Amino acid sequence: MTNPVGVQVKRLPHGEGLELPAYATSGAAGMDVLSAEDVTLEPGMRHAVATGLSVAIPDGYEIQVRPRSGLAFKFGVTVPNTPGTIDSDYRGELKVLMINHGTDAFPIKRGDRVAQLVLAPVTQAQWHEVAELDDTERGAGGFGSTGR
Ligand SMILES: O=c1ccn([C@H]2C[C@H](O)[C@@H](COP(=O)(O)OP(=O)(O)OP(=O)(O)O)O2)c(=O)[nH]1
Repeated sequence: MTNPVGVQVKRLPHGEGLELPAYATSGAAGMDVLSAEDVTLEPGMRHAVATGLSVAIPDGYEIQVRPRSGLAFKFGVTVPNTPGTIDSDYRGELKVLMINHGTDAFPIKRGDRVAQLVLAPVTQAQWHEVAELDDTERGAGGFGSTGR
């Protein structure tokens, strides 16, 4: 990928010795991020998995935390708040919220790839309050108004 955007990353003490999140292939959109802890997700259980990392994302960007499709497909283990939002001004530990929708306990070992991080541009909106909105073909139709 040409012109990658620089993102500051700091290893926390419990993140020492772990690889930084990395792109598995040259065209990958997401960097696989590793767990910094051992934890077992029992069926139905949620957990905020430690990564041992904190970041400073440049203004105008966010990091999205997305599931790995293999874990979701094979084990029902996914990210309940996908895409998780890491704000550019957040300096706490980056955590990966995970849930086990499967029927078996799912052990996570320190160093396992639990999710992927996607750096994405953000545009902030500025409200312009008006009394009336313009007419459109759709109007107020939604939630299946065009049929199946
Ligand atoms: O999967 C996630 C989601 C969020 N965060 C961190 C970074 C983010 O910048 C911060 C706040 O996230 P969010 O805005 O989603 O949380 P909230 O529920 O709205 O709480 P807050 O009041 O702290 O904003 O928590 C994570 O580490 N992992």
